[in-house]
Amino acid sequence: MNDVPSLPGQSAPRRAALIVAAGKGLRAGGSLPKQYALHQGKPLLRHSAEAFAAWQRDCAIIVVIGEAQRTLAEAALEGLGDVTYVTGGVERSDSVRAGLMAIAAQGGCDRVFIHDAARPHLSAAVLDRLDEALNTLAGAVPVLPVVDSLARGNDGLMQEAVDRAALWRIQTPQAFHFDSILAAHLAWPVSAPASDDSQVARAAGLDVAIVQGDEALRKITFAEDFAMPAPLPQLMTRTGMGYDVHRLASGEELWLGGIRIEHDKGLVGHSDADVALHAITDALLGAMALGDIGEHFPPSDPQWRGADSARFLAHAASLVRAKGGEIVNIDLTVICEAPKIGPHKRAIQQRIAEILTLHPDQIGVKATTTERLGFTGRGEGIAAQAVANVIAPAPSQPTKDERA
Ligand SMILES: Nc1ccn([C@@H]2O[C@H](COP(=O)(O)OP(=O)(O)OP(=O)(O)O)[C@@H](O)[C@H]2O)c(=O)n1
Ligand SMILES: C[C@](O)(CO)[C@H](O)COP(=O)(O)O
Repeated sequence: MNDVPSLPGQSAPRRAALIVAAGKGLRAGGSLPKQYALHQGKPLLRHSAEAFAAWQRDCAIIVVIGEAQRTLAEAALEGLGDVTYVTGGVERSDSVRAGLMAIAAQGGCDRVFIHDAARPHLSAAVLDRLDEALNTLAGAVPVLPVVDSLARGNDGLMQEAVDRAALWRIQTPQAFHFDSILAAHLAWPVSAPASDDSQVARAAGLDVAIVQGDEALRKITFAEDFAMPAPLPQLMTRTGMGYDVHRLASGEELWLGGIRIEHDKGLVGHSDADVALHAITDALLGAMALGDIGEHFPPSDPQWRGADSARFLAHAASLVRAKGGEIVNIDLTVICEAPKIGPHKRAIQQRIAEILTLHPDQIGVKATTTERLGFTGRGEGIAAQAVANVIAPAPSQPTKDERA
């Protein structure tokens, strides 16, 4: 994001998230006010608080709650660090004003992001756009275009059409220079509830930028809105490569690709020295930037002496899957003069598929010699190389602190 660079000696703006969660949720119904009801496994309120905390580690979080809801709110946000709770009012604008005054009482801040707890899917991209707009204007709101025709209606009859070209659907968070929006809210007549804060800001003469909103940021208003699907994660294809070599020696068993092969020599290593499985393990770890096999299973650790390398490979696959990754395919090449790999290819393919719980068609097994050249050509060792392709969620955006 194109933040205005801080001048020497000038610190970054102090930001606060003001999440309003003091509504009754009457339209949604249910036994609890909707902000405490579970949505996709966690209380609705928690989604937004986590989004702010992930966006900016030092963003203060102020949550406006209803009377006697402190226990519910603390349970919903358990473990999220410092949260200031403030009691709200009858109308949303009363709750916002209470929150702003609490922030002022704590010494104020530079920028405040006023957000409905009822809008769970808040992305860093929307927050970045709002924050950037505040470099030039006192306020900014996320908006979406109107995509349907619009018309007035009366007594069950359609009246004149309304031009939608200049109309926008307004979402939250709504971002403001703190002092300006505090003054605007204090000047707004308490008896006239405002439907949102941009309205209050404009009444005070502030210019409010419109920035691109997000369909996923829809407000949960009715019970059926809880069924809104989670935004699909952004996926990326990731490729990893692995390479390994072990020495051949007499009197050792030969394990290759997870199967035991009859041969006059075997591979020497701390574990069962299965170069093929080691190369695939490294390819999977590499695809997810998870280091290499030696970091996960140090040769210095006696527990891996003679270990079945299938354990290493299964562990790497479980790490990939724990990060939401799906293994697409593996391509393995074994490089040796002897034994001949051809007769064992099918068994190796089946065994690797079994370890990775994949279909054998997802495992390519190839072999080559090096035309009697080099250490493999002289039969001193066996090498293996592997490529793994994984589809995984794109890493979350770095926080602003991390980018600075
Ligand atoms: N007095 C109020 C009213 C609303 N809100 C908050 O403002 C947001 C948007 O309001 P809305 O969706 O209308 O929520 P409710 O007022 O709870 O819903 P309803 O009108 O159905 O009762 C919600 O996060 C709600 O908790 C608030 O903090 N204080
Ligand atoms: C603040 C708001 O979410 C912006 O779209 C909206 O105005 C809230 O309206 P509600 O009537 O309180 O649901």
